[in-house]
Formats: sequence, C-alpha cells, structure tokens
Amino acid sequence: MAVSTPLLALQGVSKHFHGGGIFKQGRRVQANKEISLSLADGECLGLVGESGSGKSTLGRIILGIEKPESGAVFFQGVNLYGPDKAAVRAVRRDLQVVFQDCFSSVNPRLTAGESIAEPLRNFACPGFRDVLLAVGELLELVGLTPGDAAKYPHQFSGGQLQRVCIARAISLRPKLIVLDEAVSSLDVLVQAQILDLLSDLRAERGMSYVFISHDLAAVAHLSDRLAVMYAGEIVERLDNMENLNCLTHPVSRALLAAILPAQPMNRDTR
Ligand SMILES: Nc1ncnc2c1ncn2[C@@H]1O[C@H](COP(=O)(O)OP(=O)(O)OP(=O)(O)O)[C@@H](O)[C@H]1O
Repeated sequence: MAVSTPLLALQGVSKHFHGGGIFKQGRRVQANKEISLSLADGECLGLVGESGSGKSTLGRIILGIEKPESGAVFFQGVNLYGPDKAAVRAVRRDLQVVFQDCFSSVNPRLTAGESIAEPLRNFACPGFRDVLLAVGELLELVGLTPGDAAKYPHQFSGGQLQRVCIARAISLRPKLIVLDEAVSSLDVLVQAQILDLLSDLRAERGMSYVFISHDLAAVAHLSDRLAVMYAGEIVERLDNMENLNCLTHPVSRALLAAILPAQPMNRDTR
C-alpha cells in the first residue's frame, strides 16, 4: 500500500536562543526541543501552551523563516532548510501566515486592495484587471466588500483588518496557513466570527492550518488534533478533540481549567 507524503512533517526539530543584553548574557533558552509532528492535507493542528513555551518559534520554523539548529522540516516533501533553494521557492507560495497584530502585519501606506494584491503580483503575475477582480472576490469571501479595497488600514476595525490579512493570506490558494494567535487580540464576538470564517474557508478550499494559541477554547473550535507545549517540548497530544476532558498533563489541565465554566453549586447541599 502506498504511503502518502504528509503535507508537513517536522523531524526532531530543536532551537535555542542566547539571551541578549547586559542582564541576560549567556542565558540559554531552549525554545524548541526535539519536536516531531506531521499534518495531513486539510487538517488543522492546534498548538497550545503558556506564554514562552515555544509556540511562535515553532511557527516561524514551520514557515521557513527561523532555521532550527537540528532536525528537519518537510513541506510537501521539500526540506525547507535543505540545499535545493529552487524547490523551496516553488513550495513557498503554498505556505502563508496570519499574525496576531493585524495593524503591524500590513503596510499602513498601502490600501487593503494593494496589500491583498501584493502576493498575487509577486508570485502569480496576473494582469491589472485580473488582480482587481481577484481582490474584489477575496474581499467578498472574507465578508468585506470590493469597495473596501480603497481603504487604508487605519480605516478598518481590528476584526475587519484581520479579515483583510486573511484575504491576503489566502490569495494564492495556499495549502497551509500558520495562524499565530490570529484571533487573540480581538474581542470575544469578533473572535467567534473570525473562527467561523476560518472554518468556512477551510471547508471551501481544503486548506490546512497550524493554529497557535494560548486559548484552548479557540483552538478546540477549529482544530482536529492538538499538541500541548511546555518549556519548548510537546508534552501531550490529542488526536480526537472530543476527548478534550481526557487531557492529563498539568499544563493541559491548567489550560482546560481556564475555559471550563465554574462548577455550579450543589443544590442538594443544604
Ligand atoms: N529571537 C529571540 N531571541 C532570544 N530569545 C528568544 C527569541 N525568540 C524567542 N525567544 C525565547 O524563546 C522562548 C520561546 O518563545 P516563543 O515566542 O516561541 O514562545 P510562545 O509560546 O510563542 O510565547 P507567547 O505566547 O508569549 O508568544 C521564550 O523564552 C523567548 O523569550
């Protein structure tokens, strides 16, 4: 039986940093330690953990922008840090990101339309008219209007601008999007709308997500599988999100406790 290549595969990835500045000289931080994981086409993997557990570093490694000191990252079978730069360039357009801070993710001098058009121009090189049409369609897809293309970032709310960033991220029909705390700065109602949008887009376009968050509730909403990180390591994995309550590691339990409703008083206790 033929074994299909996973969309993404990390093999024993490790990364450390040396603290900078006069106060932290020589301090070694193990941001990621021997991390292995894989992701199939169309899957969403949730990556949760407390602040400083190494989630964003792992996200950057997956994106091909933070070289690990050991281990390998394969995306569509291509080693993102391997010697074949042409192969890396060829798969690079299929790998996109949405960050937490949408306001610093876009150029304030560019209109929404220009921001969304950038990847199309860089990678796909369509004509002016096609770009215009594509931008209008993308804006509608994320719940905005083609007329919003003329607005500048400061003319949007946080939730609207995050929709612009999502439109930009999906413009090249990527296979994988890394969502790095993509809803964390939004209020609860807008968070829910963006999570629904991401869920719909995934169903419609068959994309995969690596969803990085400290918020287990948000991750549970979107993910098929879960990896819990602590001090640079994956300390627990869950393959079925219906078993969320079966998490056992103390860090997982703490993240779970943060989203569970308070226990109701026992009415029979008098
Ligand atoms: N460029 C860097 N230089 C030095 N240390 C770094 C660098 N990037 C990350 N670190 C350190 O690596 C560790 C993991 O950081 P990382 O940002 O990956 O964690 P995180 O789980 O994403 O945290 P948060 O949720 O707060 O963003 C932290 O101790 C952090 O201080």
